[in-house]
Amino acid sequence: MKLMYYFLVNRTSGKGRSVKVWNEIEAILKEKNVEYQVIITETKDEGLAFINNLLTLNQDISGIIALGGDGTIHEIMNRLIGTNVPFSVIPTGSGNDYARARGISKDYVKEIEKLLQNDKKKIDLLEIGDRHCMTVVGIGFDAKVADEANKMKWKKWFGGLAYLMTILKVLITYKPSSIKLTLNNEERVFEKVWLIAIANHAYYGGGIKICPNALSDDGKLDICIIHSLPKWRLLFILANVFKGKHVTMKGVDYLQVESIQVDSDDPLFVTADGEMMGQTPTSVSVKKEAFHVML
Ligand SMILES: Nc1ncnc2c1ncn2[C@@H]1O[C@H](COP(=O)(O)OP(=O)(O)OP(=O)(O)O)[C@@H](O)[C@H]1O
Repeated sequence: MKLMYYFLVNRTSGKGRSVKVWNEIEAILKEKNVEYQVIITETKDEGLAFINNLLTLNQDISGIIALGGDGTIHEIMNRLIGTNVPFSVIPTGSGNDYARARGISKDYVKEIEKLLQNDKKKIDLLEIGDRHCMTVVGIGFDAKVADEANKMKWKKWFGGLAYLMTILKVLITYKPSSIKLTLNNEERVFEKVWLIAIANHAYYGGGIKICPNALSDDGKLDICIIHSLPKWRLLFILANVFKGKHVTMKGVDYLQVESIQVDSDDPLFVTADGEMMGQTPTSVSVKKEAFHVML
């Protein structure tokens, strides 16, 4: 069968880097006589329309490859779930946590070589309401930080550092809350909870290794709960979280389950793949081998 690749380039991700990278990739594809089509999008609706069209035409699709960040991937994945179309990304966003966890580098020459070998596998996803998430669902302090960081005009210019600066800003006013978790079928109450991260891959927030043991092919959700700590100790934990060294520290619970329901007295922000999903109550479960990815 002839291979045919479809590239979706999000012009808005990573300070416009995606279009520059695309130009280089296009030259490589031409040199190698690879069959491809490309769309450069300004909005997520344009991207979705492109994919809808491909799926309706029932094309032979060897792979859809995004040039963008986690927000772009989130949209494409939510459209491709339920199909057997393989997906991959050349990371050109500001956070790129999905690519980081899957070992996809910014060396696009090397990554294109790998993609053209056409190896695939199925991975798990997180199911949250009627959406799906590839990386991490964040609830509480971290979601508030993501919300603030997304509003910041300067986010794109600081990359991962934008989250760090926003963390300090949110820390000044944020109040931890009491939360009831239903873990599989077991109820547990946690007091003074700062955040709950529910992970399919290890990273969020531009390189924060919140759930270092998360694997997207183990049929499990990895859950990190940070609670019952004064602010200064939270800062200490956050200083260790980039290397994933926080999990054994006091005030951190790390669990693995298949499903979780989160109820809180006050509504808390919820994000998935860094995109705002709404507020608690919320439930998340693992959807095993639900998504086809290129290796
Ligand atoms: N196909 C698309 N074209 C244009 N914009 C899109 C598309 N898909 C999603 N978006 C929106 O573009 C925004 C930015 O994209 P994305 O998140 O990929 O880049 P980023 O913010 O630079 O990277 P990251 O999320 O890794 O930090 C997202 O909030 C998303 O909603």
